[in-house]
Amino acid sequence: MPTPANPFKRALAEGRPQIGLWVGLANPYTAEICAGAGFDWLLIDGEHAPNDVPGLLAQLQAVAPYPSHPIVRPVIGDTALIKQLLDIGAQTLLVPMIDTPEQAAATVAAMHYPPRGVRGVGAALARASRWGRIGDYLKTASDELCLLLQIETVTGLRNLEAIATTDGVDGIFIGPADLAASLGHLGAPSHPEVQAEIEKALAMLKRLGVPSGILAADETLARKFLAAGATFVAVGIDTMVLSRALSALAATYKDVAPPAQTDRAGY
Ligand SMILES: O=C(O)C(=O)C[C@H](O)[C@@H](O)CO
Repeated sequence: MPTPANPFKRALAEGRPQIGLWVGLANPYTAEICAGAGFDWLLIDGEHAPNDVPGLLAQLQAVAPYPSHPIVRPVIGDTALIKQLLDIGAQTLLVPMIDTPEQAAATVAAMHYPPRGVRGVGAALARASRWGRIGDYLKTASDELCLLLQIETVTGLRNLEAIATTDGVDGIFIGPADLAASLGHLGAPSHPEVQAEIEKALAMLKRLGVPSGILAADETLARKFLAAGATFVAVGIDTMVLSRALSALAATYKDVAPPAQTDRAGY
């Protein structure tokens, strides 16, 4: 049995746009519903959604039969947590709040076994190696791992080139909501200053040849970011789709307020 291929990593390397969905309902049942929708990737969120490692495992197992590639986001780029996520079989990680090239290098090290990195060896216990059934997992795992880092603060923007060109970084995700907050525009990712910084960052990443990604639940913005060179773009969030649709349905029959118009550039 070979190490599973990572089609998402190949698509990034080949510059093929990848349309994704943020998955935050934190259960395998709705994760599988999302996996059948036709997105190229699903972001299974362990930062803001109430997910723990067993819950993330169940969602990875639920979406495994579908073409949508699961990307797991840890709450932080902790070496031990990254080890656990790779061992349960995540092949692509999106690590939030990266501000410096030193953080980027440490996160790369957490992804790989020695001598390249510091990932602890426990393949016999790991779904990733299919509990030892993938005989050469220790040798081949790295080739199919994909590391995406989030730039979402003023400091991160300042260090963008150094972070993006760190060996072992496969892509950069711009976090519009946290970037807006860091720029002093909390809750307003559509603010012109935030949008200008996002556009500058996407332009730099395009010039560097580093795949970029972002989240935009607004179609006009999502298409603008794709046109600006973003490769992996999340175009919605399962929790928001559900909450807004249910509120709108209730408002159709009951005298209740329709869903609030939130800023759909990010959250
Ligand atoms: O800062 C951001 O924007 C992100 O990192 C995405 C957020 O976590 C959130 O928008 C997902 O709901």
